[in-house]
Order: sequence, then C-alpha cells, then structure tokens
Amino acid sequence: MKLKISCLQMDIAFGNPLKNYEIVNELIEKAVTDKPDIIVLPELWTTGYDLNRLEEIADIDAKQTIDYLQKAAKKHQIHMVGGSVANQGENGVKNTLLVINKNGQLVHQYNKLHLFKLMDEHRFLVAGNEKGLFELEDRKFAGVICYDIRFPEWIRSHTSEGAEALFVVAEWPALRLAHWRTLLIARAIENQCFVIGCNRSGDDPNNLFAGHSIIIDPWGEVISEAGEGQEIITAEIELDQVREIRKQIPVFEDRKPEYYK
Ligand SMILES: NC(=O)CCC(=O)C(=O)O
Repeated sequence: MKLKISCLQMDIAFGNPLKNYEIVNELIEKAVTDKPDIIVLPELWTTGYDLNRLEEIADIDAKQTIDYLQKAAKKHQIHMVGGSVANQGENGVKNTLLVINKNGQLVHQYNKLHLFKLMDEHRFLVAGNEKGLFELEDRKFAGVICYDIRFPEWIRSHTSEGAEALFVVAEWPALRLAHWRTLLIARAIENQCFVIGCNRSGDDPNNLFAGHSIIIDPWGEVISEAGEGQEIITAEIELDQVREIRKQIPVFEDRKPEYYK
C-alpha cells in the first residue's frame, strides 16, 4: 500500500493561534498540489512554547483545533496527523496529538506521556497515560510527541502491537539536532518501521529550533529531509516494505522479553 506523506515544517508564531492558523492554511494550500494522502504538523503548533500564557491561549478541549483540522481534512480529502495542541481540560493542560481522517472524523487523541523538564513542561502541563496507536485505511500507525522518542521501550510497545509507521511531532531545538536524527533513524531500524518526524523551524525567546523534518524507511534510510527553514517535504512510502523487512530479519519473533526486565 502506497501512501504519500507531507510534513509541514512551519515557523510557529509565538503565542499567536490565529496567526498560526493562517500560516497552516497557506502551507496546506501549497502541500495539496502534490496530492498527499497524509499531512503532518509539528508539536504545539497553535501556541508554540508560550507556557506562561497557557491559561489565555490553550484550546479548551482542543475544540477549535479539531474543528479547524476536520474542515481542512474534509475539504482536501486528506488524513491529518494534526500535530499537537495545548489542550485545556478539567485536570490541566495536556500536550495532545490529534489524528483526523479524510472524512473529518477524529480518529485518535494522544497526550504526551514524557514531559520534557528542560523546556519546563512538567511545570505547566499534565502527562497522558494512554498509547498513540491509531488506524487509517485499515493499517496501524503510532503517533508520539518529541521527547517520547528517547524512550525506545515506549515506541516498541506501539510497534509490537502492529504499528507500521511512527509519526513524531516535535519542537526539537537545533542544539540537539544530531540526537533528533540519530534517535529517529535508530527507532526506524530497531522497530523496522517507517518514521515520519515533523519538526518546526524558527525560534522563540528560549530556543532556536532544528527543522530537519525527516522521513525514514524501515531499513533506516532517509527518504526525504528538510533543511532548517519553513518548508514542506513530501515522500511516497510503500507500507508493505515493513512486512518484507520484518520477514527478512525477524526481530519481533526473535525477541526474548523474559530477559529484558
Ligand atoms: N519538545 C520536546 O519534547 C523537546 C525534546 C528535546 O529537545 C530532547 O532533546 O529530547
């Protein structure tokens, strides 16, 4: 099964959801000229890391962003791995990844499990407690958020339940670009799955971000990679390659989890 995927590597306007909806509108209009099946957005794309103003700018129950993504998905008949949003709920603000299918249905919401202390997430956000597994077109995928990729056992818990491609939405700083690339390539090789990493570009008062959104095949080869600036990358993946590689080197069958704890 072939899928064309576009990552919208946007420069997020700090604490300005309305401006960010405008930026994404423009990027989607550009991306659809390549006729992708799935569009991917970065982490916290409506607000950026303006954590001090979350009370004012977080999206209550992610409603406004879900509505926005549903309209875009239906209009263009494209699945959206709609990045993540500062989602104000009863128990606090979560960093929530949204998946909407091309009919505009909300397929999955994943709340970031591992909060990143270096960027103060633990002071302002509450962690999730459920997996990022979802289905599109009867195939299994996983979606996680940024710092989550440093936890290989968390990613494995998704691929061992059948995920064939891992979507990673991120605001990853330029200082650790080498970690971003290496960790994503490692996750692809060890899980024998496609990895689609959508990062942001630009800066905010505290960080310069790396860009370098990337699409990696299950052999660990980079199929497409962005530079540092605002950019769209698009690549077609053949999902069946995952099954072939898992047959060739049967890592999942050969695991001995009884020895790993
Ligand atoms: N937004 C994030 O979770 C950043 C994670 C990060 O920078 C890291 O090094 O890990």
